[in-house]
Amino acid sequence: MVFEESLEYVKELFAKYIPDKVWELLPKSKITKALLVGVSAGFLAYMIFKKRYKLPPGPRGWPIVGNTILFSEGNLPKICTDLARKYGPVYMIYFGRERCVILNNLEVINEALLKKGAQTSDRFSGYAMDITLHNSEDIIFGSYGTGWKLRRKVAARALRLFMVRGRLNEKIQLAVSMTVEAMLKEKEPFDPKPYMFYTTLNIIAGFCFSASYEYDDPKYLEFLKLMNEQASVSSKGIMFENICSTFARLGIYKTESCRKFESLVGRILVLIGEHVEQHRANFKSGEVNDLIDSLLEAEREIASEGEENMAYFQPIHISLIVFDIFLAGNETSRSTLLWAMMFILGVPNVQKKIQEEVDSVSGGRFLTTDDRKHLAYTDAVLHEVMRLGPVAPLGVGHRVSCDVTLGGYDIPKGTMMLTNLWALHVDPDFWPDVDQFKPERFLNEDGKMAPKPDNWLPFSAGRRVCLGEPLAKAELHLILAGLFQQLEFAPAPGTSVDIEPDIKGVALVPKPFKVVVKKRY
Ligand code: HEM
Repeated sequence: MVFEESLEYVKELFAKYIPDKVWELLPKSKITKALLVGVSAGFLAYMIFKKRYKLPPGPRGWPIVGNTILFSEGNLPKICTDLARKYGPVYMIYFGRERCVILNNLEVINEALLKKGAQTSDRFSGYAMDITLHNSEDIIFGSYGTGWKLRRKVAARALRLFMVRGRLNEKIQLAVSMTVEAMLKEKEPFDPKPYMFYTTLNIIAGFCFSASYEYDDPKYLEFLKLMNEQASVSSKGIMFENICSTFARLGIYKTESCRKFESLVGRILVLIGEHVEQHRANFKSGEVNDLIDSLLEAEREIASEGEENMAYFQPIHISLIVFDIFLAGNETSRSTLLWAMMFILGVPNVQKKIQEEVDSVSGGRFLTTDDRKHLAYTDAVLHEVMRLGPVAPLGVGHRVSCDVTLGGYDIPKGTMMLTNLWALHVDPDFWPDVDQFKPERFLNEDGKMAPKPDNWLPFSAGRRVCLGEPLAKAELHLILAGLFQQLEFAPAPGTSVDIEPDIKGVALVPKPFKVVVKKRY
């Protein structure tokens, strides 16, 4: 009786959609009838009432792998930019089952990062980061929430202190002097790449844990090896486990890249953990010499405020924050310096102009960050290097935390979001002579730095903007000014430096080149 009444009710509800004749076809058995009606009604209700998304267009994907093959080799930012020509500035692709929206012009990147930052600032972390970084509870890969906010605030405070209390100048001067000394020992043409890392390592290790290394120090050599291997793993493209983690989580299969990544990150964390323990053993409140001291001080403050925030700031988080700053601070800066070296030696007169400017300001003394405003040409060179030499051309993957519209399309909750910053930097409608290296484009008529062009966004923007932007700009500027103040660089005799980048895996890198140096005075 109850079933008959229910059936009548369902018939009435769907009368608009299902003609009477269809109901006559139902089997006689009550159980089969009930099952059939239940399942069909459920399906129909789903189809009628389900949320309809107006998803962005995009290339057709393959079953299981989606569009991953499209991105497995070649110049990733260029592939993304080419796709934007076909599908428009907002399009959707699939890495396996992972849905990803790619944003390709200033309007929509600003809409996402600035106007709708509250909805778009979560992170895409992935299996490899989750497994190595304590469920991605660091800053870079951390979910957008209370823990991330607290850790970012504490690290930002330490960075500010490092910059304003003058230690930055001291560390950069020391690092540049050590690099100059080591380079001058080279008797043959040499690859400048390891020296770029040597310089940034001595600054970032100085900031993180007050360490500095000689050029033949086994610790420096170990960090160099780890960083090179890490860069090589990252350049291989999208890690399988980050788009399909089932096999890895079940312990059935892991790719070579994933295993290598885990062991590299594990080793760097062990080295950092040793520094944290040494600092903890000698820590005196009020005596803050570096990032670890600053984090230990913050740990005490947070504990003294009560239990509320302590879960977000455990001892492991100290190591993870130091890991982030150490990795992001070295990898990005050393790569930018190598691009800079390539452009400065590959484009006529750039080195000469830097040296003339530096000589006119310094009079032979050590430069400091206060000199930056008087070294506008050098600053413009750095800006042009960062325009063309992409360190994070697609930013770092975000994830939208709730349904949001971008560029007029619906982006469902959970979608990964990439910002094609490189597309802004090579937009021919914005930059005249877009492919040419022209630092002057950043200067005004008086030869001073002009306001930042809207389409120049190497550090991204909004709530997840690069935490190290102020440090990176000041540090890289002073390193370049300091190196070219003291040394004359030239390509190895009989060679020239090719400024056409190389494609290594999916990363864009300078082609290998060798240099010779001599002391200027
Ligand atoms: C040339 C130098 C650098 C470039 C081009 C660069 C670029 C970027 C970009 C594009 C992001 C992602 C922003 C987003 O998600 O929208 C980022 C994040 C980050 N960067 Fe940098 N970076 C540089 C140097 C540094 C340095 C020197 C440090 C540290 C001292 C640093 C620390 C970080 C951190 C901690 C994040 C994560 C921020 C968050 O998720 O809240 N970066 N960087």
